[in-house]
Amino acid sequence: MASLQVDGVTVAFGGHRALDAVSIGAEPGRVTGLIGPNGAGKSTLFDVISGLRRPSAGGVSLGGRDVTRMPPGRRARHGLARTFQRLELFGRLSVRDNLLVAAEMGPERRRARHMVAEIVERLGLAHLADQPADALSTGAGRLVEVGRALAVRPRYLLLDEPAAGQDGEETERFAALLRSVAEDGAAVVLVEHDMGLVMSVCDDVHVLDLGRIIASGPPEAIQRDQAVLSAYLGET
Ligand SMILES: Nc1ncnc2c1ncn2[C@@H]1O[C@H](COP(=O)(O)OP(=O)(O)OP(=O)(O)O)[C@@H](O)[C@H]1O
Repeated sequence: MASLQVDGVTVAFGGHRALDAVSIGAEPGRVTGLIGPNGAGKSTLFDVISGLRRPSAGGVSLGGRDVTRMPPGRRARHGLARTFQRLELFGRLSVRDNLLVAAEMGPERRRARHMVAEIVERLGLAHLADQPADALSTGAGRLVEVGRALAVRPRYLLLDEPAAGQDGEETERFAALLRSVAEDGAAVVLVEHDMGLVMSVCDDVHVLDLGRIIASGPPEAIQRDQAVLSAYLGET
């Protein structure tokens, strides 16, 4: 099966293990949540999956192919796309042109304009399409980031806190969008602090705490898991 697999990944910053023998999987057609308190290691794990950071042990494979030593650009050509916690948009370009730049780097560059029109519609961004990215609210900016990731037709989609800054209505629309991206066949991995969104949209959830996976399973089981509740108690 064309899944994303992380096996025994360890990353240390000096003497501090940000990730300690972490293993998780994400399957096509499913939304997989990756949650954990602040500093648990979620973004570091995304950096390892996307090739921005080399683990000191363990590996990553995409569709059965070991990509641990592959640079980020080549992973992208294997169908991996990612959004970042901070916005990475071209501020002076319009929403449409931000999407176009991404679409023209993807596998369907000849259909780029058509695809951008589809994404604008799908994300409910038609009324903002000609606005410069600088003028957007944080929530709308994050939606455009997701749109840019979708423009390369990803098989594996990593989303780092995509719903931060969205209002209730935007988050609801976003949940439906995530489901539809998974239904189109992508393996979606979602890092998110909005537990309502995580629990309603994810098929599977992995919980990181202090660099270790402390629980994996369906949302209903995760919400009742004692180790998970204890990890979050310190935070809230
Ligand atoms: N470049 C770095 N140098 C040193 N320590 C780092 C570096 N990046 C992350 N860390 C540390 O690694 C640990 C994991 O950080 P990471 O950002 O992956 O957590 P996170 O779960 O994404 O947190 P948050 O939810 O706050 O974004 C933290 O203790 C952090 O301070």
